[in-house]
Amino acid sequence: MSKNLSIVNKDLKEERDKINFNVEEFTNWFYGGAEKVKEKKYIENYFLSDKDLNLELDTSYLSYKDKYEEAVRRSIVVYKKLYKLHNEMGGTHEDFVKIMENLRFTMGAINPEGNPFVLHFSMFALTIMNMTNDEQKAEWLPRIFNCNILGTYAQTELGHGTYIQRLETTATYDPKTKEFTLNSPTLTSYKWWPGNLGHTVDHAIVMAQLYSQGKCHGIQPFIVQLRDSETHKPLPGIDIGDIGNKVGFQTVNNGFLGFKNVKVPYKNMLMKNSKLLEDGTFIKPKNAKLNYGTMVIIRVHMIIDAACRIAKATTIALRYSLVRRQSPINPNEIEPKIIEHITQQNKIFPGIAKAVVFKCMADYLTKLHLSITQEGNTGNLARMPELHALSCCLKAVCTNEDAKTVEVCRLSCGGHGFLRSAGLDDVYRNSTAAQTYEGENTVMLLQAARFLIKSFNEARNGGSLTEGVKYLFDFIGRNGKREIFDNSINGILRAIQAAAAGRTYIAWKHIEDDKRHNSIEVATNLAGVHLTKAAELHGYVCLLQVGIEEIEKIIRNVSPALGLVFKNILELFAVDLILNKIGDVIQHVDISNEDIEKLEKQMETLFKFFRTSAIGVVDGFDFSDPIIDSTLGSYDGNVYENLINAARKSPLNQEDVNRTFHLYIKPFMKSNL
Ligand SMILES: CCCCC/C=C\C/C=C\C/C=C\C/C=C\C/C=C\CCCCC(=O)SCCNC(=O)CCNC(=O)[C@H](O)C(C)(C)COP(=O)(O)OP(=O)(O)OC[C@H]1O[C@@H](n2cnc3c(N)ncnc32)[C@H](O)[C@@H]1OP(=O)(O)O
Ligand SMILES: Cc1cc2nc3c(=O)[nH]c(=O)nc-3n(C[C@H](O)[C@H](O)[C@H](O)COP(=O)(O)OP(=O)(O)OC[C@H]3O[C@@H](n4cnc5c(N)ncnc54)[C@H](O)[C@@H]3O)c2cc1C
Repeated sequence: MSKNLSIVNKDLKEERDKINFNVEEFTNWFYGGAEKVKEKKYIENYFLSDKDLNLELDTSYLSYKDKYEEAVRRSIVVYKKLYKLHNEMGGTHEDFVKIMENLRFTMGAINPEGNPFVLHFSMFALTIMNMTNDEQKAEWLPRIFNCNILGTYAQTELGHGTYIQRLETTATYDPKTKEFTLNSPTLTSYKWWPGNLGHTVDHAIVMAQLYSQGKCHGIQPFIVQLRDSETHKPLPGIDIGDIGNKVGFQTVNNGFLGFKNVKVPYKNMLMKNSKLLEDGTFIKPKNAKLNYGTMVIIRVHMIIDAACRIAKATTIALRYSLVRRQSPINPNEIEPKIIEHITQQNKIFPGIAKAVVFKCMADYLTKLHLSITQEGNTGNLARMPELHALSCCLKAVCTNEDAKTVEVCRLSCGGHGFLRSAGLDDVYRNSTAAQTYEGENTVMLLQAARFLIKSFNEARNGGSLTEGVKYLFDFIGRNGKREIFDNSINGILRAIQAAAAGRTYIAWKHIEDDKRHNSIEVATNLAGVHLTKAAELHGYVCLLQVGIEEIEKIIRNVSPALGLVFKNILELFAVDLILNKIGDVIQHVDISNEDIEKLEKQMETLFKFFRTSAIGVVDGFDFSDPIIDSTLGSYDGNVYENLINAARKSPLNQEDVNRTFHLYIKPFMKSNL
């Protein structure tokens, strides 16, 4: 299924013949074992081979409305099959999650501009699973799993997305009728952005300010029916629609929503955390931020999404660079594969390393999330702020890197990279959307910086620190002296840690100085640029630290040949990182010009080694052709045939003379102006 049967381009074949490790072994690592790879291939094939999907149709040429309708049609084909497969597999919740996880990229191939049901199967279901009491679970979960109701997560408003404490939608409780009345008191209180809201779903989790006994108790989640179950008409008092064309996500059906005196029964406030007694007495949760839980889960999931988008983009860029020839390096020689230009290697190889390290981080963070959630279920919420800070930080750093890397991959494909058929535009649009949704990245970095500054104060006062920020002790212990650089992988980690701690110190000092004339909040705002830089560097520390730990474990468990590839990848990631952050490093580390030159040389040596492994690694990401969906990145490397075939499918090429010639062009040409 994953390889097509056409003859492979000879340059690409020659590259594959030189691979000196077992590609399948790498694939097994990337997907968590041979059994999981088998499952992934089975699920992919199960869905993509369905003729009813009509994947031959290139939806990019359709109108906005037709795109949406086709996306709904295809999704229903998929979800019907999903339930059939789920029953065949045994019907457990784990089976369901397994299919959903494998469907993630398959769904991208089926609906390249987004899935009009994604919020139902993610934020809506997860919120009901995690924020309800037992009675509510019993009432809603079966209807959600059976898709008898379809829902979304409606939090953001026209006026507020980041500062959710100031959302304006109100839910006012009346103990006499045991109902809430939902209202949108201003234009800016209209819900705006929720995915699938416009015309797809009939229910939503609505985040609204709870008013009871004359007091506001902050934002709380409510499950609200929006449309009639039979006619799908908006219910009385509901003003709802699609927000219109966007940079991407065209078929996600993001919507707007206003309420005018909409009645919601008492039992529809989600009551796992905060509680409202029937008489209207409000009972605070153990931690008010528990209501932000769904966002934390999705931020954790977004790291693997970033890794996979980078993996996909680098697969396209590398395969293309191994068949495209241009510009002789020695004037009298034949034109080389463009990958021979070292600048091309510099564009693509570090990206491949990032995909691998981000995957290590995603695995680490998923385990951490599970363990902190289990602690939370026993009432121990102590590590929630740590998880919040880490997920914010890595969501921001990984999606920023993702968008940058995907764009570099596009540029590395020259003019052809700008074609939609190259397959990089949807990846880029999804990457850049991820920089904004689930918390705008600057804001996410500032949340992480808050944790860093707290930890820095803790360290200065001799308190205890969580594992991931213990490097702040080293900085304080050096008492103003610089870290001495040594050119080993751990030396690079210490240098980045010193840069992160140093920048945290600068931000901290900035705040302390400004506090003398300003409030702490104003002082913190003035230090904002330093704070975001500190958080970003901290994100890189986490990535490198986890990368080192995980890759050392991997090396112990794989064949020596693959172990060498992993070692090479880790070093590539580390050296690329320190060279990119050299300005920050110089400020806090005793590093000489010779050290920097050595690092630059080391990068060239690493490229040389990686030159033969790179194709094996991207093949090992194991994106099948329908999922890659790229004229430049298909397994066979027949890029020129693919390009001309794709161009011939342009709607304009279905007739040799377009009617505009007779209507406008010819009269214009004959008019003599
Ligand atoms: C049918 C069956 C299905 C089964 C499903 C099974 C499987 C599916 C699984 C997974 C699906 C996976 C993937 C799906 C992928 C993608 C989904 C596709 C599209 C997604 C669409 C995107 C949706 C959205 O965008 S939703 C809207 C998101 N909005 C935001 O992110 C808003 C950002 N703002 C905030 O988060 C907050 O405002 C804030 C910035 C955190 C600030 O909050 P505030 O209350 O103002 O706090 P304040 O600044 O006063 O104080 C900070 C203080 O609070 C602590 N804090 C904050 N948050 C938390 C937290 N979450 N936990 C713990 N502590 C928290 C913080 O530490 C500070 O503490 P301190 O004061 O410094 O001590
Ligand atoms: C594709 C997409 C899908 C989405 N899906 C959903 C969904 O399903 N459900 C939902 O509820 N929402 C959804 N959203 C909304 C999304 O979560 C918000 O847009 C996001 O949280 C940013 O909020 P905002 O739009 O209010 O930006 P703003 O906060 O207005 O940001 C504007 C600028 O101000 C800066 N800024 C704001 N506050 C601060 C601060 N405290 N410090 C420093 N700078 C600051 C930001 O950095 C940014 O540069 C989606 C958005 C997109 C783009």
